[in-house]
Amino acid sequence: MCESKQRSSRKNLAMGDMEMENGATSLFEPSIDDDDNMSDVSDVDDFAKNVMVSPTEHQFTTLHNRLRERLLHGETIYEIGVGESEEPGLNEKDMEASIATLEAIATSLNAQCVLLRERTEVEGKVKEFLVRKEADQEDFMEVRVAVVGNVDAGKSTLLGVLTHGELDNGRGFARQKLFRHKHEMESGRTSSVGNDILGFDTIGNVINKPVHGNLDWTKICQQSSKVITFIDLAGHEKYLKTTVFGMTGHLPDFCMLMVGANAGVIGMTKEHLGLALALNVPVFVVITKIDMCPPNVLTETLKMIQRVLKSPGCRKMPVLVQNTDDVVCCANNFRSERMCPIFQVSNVSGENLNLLKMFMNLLQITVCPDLSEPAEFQIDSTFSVPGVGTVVSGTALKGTIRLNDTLMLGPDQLGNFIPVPIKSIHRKRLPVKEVKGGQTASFALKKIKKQQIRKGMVLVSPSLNPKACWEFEGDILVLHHPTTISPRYQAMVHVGSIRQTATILSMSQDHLRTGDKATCHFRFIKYPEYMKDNMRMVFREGRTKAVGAVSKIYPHVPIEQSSRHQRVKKSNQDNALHATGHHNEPQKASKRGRRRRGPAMNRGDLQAGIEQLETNTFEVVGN
Ligand SMILES: Nc1nc2c(ncn2[C@@H]2O[C@H](COP(=O)(O)OP(=O)(O)OP(=O)(O)O)[C@@H](O)[C@H]2O)c(=O)[nH]1
Repeated sequence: MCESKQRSSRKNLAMGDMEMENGATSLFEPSIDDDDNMSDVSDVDDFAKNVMVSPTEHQFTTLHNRLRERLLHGETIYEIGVGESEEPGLNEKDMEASIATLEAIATSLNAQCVLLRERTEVEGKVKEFLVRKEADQEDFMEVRVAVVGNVDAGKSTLLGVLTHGELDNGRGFARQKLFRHKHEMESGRTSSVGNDILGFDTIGNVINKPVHGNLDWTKICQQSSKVITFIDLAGHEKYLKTTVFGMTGHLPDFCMLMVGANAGVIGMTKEHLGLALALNVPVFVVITKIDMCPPNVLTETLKMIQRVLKSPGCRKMPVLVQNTDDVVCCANNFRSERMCPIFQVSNVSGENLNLLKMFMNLLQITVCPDLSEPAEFQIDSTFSVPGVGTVVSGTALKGTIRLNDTLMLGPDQLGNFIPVPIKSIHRKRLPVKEVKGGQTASFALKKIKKQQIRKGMVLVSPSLNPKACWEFEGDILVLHHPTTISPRYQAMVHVGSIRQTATILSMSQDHLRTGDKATCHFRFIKYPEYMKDNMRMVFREGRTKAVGAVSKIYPHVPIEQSSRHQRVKKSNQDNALHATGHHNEPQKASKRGRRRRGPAMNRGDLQAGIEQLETNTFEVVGN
């Protein structure tokens, strides 16, 4: 075969094989800059299965570059003993030499290799390794897993068992360590969004070691290369609002849907599954209580889960995880989002918990935010810490935020943003100097009162010149509504950590029923928010549910920023717009009161213009 042909066939093959049969990636996968590399390495067969047996200097460099690229996000899994257009498998000696090469490359990249599984093929062995970078004391990979499922499915218990390393007694022993409120202790029900962490070192050992029943988060983070954050959510319907907030505002990478073996798919199980699907969060299922469930009931539960997962609404591919081979295969293919691994565990006997832990260790985040973009951080909680001041926690969506950076905090009730310096940064209680996109963190803020901040506010780079919005358009699908939805309908909008009631001003159809799709024009009722196009949204009220994405933002221009002349002019323009239902200014009851009393109307100046504007807004919205 001529050289160029060989090159292109190799490339095509490699591209096609990217998702290999068992899902693992290998060093033979083409790197992003393969086009550039091709010319350098065309003289050597660096796609052969035995290239790592005794690589030339050139091949070693190529392999090194490829591995470095794959370790950009901290870890990778790939196979040794597989090449292009060759029977897989290496003899023992070649395998040993290849492993030595891999280890040498990994060491030079400050990473370690762990054998995950091996299989015997016609020509010998094929082995799969986890290669993970050593994290320094202040850094670790972070994966967020939302834990959902019906009441009593065993969510808090499983987290207690995983994070504290002690089995449950079947009567609520393990969950006691996780409850945050007295009423939760008493009722045994989770009511808030909880966070628990499970740390793994470079070779996949669990780091968590409770001292007198307590975990030292700082130590765990310092010693871990990878930290799983569990977002423990409430199973009871009355806390659904909080659970939806946990799923949208805490940006989970994965969703662990828990089902009690003896109870089956009941209560909120389908609701939570639907939420995860609507938000595009890959789901895996954990069936608990297999120790106390008769085999025929367990079989029924499994059948029911598989039926739900395969249904047209879900279109998932259920896979029962029964051994470590299944774990590696599922972890590799989980990024496809179609596969749904199912674990069957007991928190009391500990059965199969090792498989679940191994799966957690191998979970890899799929979307890695661009760190070179201007920083954006969404706030999901606020605290007042004695001696520190106001602390906000949330998730960095993009960019990198460093200590002493000044970010814009907002929007406030009027849609304004104010500059705020970052006094200190904590990641899982560990003081750090920076936080990157995709990571959660807490910031201590200077000269800001807790009352000035609410969930849904953001901290963003000044270069973004952030704008709030009162109004936006969303493309939605109504999952359930008992009758019909018409303009003026109000419900709670969840977008990221934003949670506020909004009114539908207009929509692309006259009425919406269950199953209908439409583009709706929304308006928040209390204050403007910071939003971006394409953010996933949930729109719900009682049993009414709609899901979709933000498709258009109407930026709000704070009145203080305009000149007097511009303000009067704008109010006139907007008044005209109001006649067509398009408007974008704040509504305030107090102003309406003044308008009703009348004197301002006679001023005929700026204030009157603004009040006129706001009154009209109010009338159009129909509140
Ligand atoms: N026998 C047995 N009991 C379990 C198992 N897992 C949990 N339990 C028990 O089931 C009960 C409910 O467990 P929880 O962890 O509180 O359930 P939950 O899903 O967190 O419930 P909410 O917080 O209300 O949503 C507790 O009494 C646990 O001890 C298990 O694997 N086997």
